[in-house]
Amino acid sequence: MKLGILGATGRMGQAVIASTPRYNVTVTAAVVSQQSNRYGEPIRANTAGAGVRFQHAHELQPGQVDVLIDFSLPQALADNLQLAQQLQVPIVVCTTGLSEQQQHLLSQATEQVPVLYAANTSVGITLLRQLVQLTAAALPDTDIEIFEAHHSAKRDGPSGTAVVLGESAAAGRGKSLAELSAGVRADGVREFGSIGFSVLRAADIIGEHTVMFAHTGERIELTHRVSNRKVFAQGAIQAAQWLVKQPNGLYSMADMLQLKTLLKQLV
Ligand SMILES: NC(=O)C1=CN([C@@H]2O[C@H](COP(=O)(O)OP(=O)(O)OC[C@H]3O[C@@H](n4cnc5c(N)ncnc54)[C@H](OP(=O)(O)O)[C@@H]3O)[C@@H](O)[C@H]2O)C=CC1
Ligand SMILES: O=C(O)C1=N[C@H](C(=O)O)C[C@H](O)C1
Repeated sequence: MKLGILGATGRMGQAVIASTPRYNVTVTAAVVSQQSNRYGEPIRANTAGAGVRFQHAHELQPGQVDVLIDFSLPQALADNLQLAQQLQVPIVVCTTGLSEQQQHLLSQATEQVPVLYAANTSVGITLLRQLVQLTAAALPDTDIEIFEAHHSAKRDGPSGTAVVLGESAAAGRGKSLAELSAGVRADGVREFGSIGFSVLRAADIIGEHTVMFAHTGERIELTHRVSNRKVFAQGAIQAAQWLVKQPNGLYSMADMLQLKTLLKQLV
């Protein structure tokens, strides 16, 4: 499979390039922004695709890639979706902090190409979302609080993962997150039934999320911690391998892992 990476010089772009030898995947395009100072440099850690250099999106040729993975930034989303449509290839979008307008662009693009959107490409978070929904439904009187911690260079908050965990918790209560979210409480006051968020940024923390369900006298905490970015990179590559076989439409990691089918068999 010929893979194109958008945001190729970034923390995640580099992790994806480093992870490809484990799969039957060759990086044939490594895209950088117009402002990038890495343009024209050879990419490293891609044995099969030796000779590939960082290039600009408009230089990509038809047939150069079978699929794109986007680990750039939300401000590049419109251009990246346009590129996928122009090349007629599927795209796995992994950026977080998307505006409503950007989410609308994602839906529009699914009419032309297959799109998989994942705020978190780890298998663990995909499973955790199901557990959170189940726990929120099973314990309707508990207070729900979501905590996340990331590295100091992260630009958005609460993280995309914290937001989707909040959506799963709200779904368990039969509501939308917009109805239940208290956001990051500035006044510290809790309203019964609301879902609050706490954000920590420090040093090189890769990604930690805890959803707390609290009753007076007891609490459950569901936690996921990532200590290596290859967890996200491998999930994104597996998603790309799956997406190239799908028709146009909007997909999630849960679709890729067939998690709902699996859970129905278990519960
Ligand atoms: N879904 C998931 O599992 C995960 C998602 N993420 C998300 O992925 C995104 C990237 O994270 P991370 O790798 O840490 O971030 P980085 O800042 O390390 O990398 C982003 C890269 O995007 C490139 N870029 C910046 N502006 C543009 C632009 N306008 N057009 C194209 N490229 C641009 C930059 O490189 P250059 O200018 O050289 O091109 C930069 O290196 C974030 O939104 C993050 O939240 C992160 C981890 C896991
Ligand atoms: O920016 C990051 O680093 C991460 N971003 C994603 C998010 O916002 O949820 C996923 C992961 O936690 C790392």
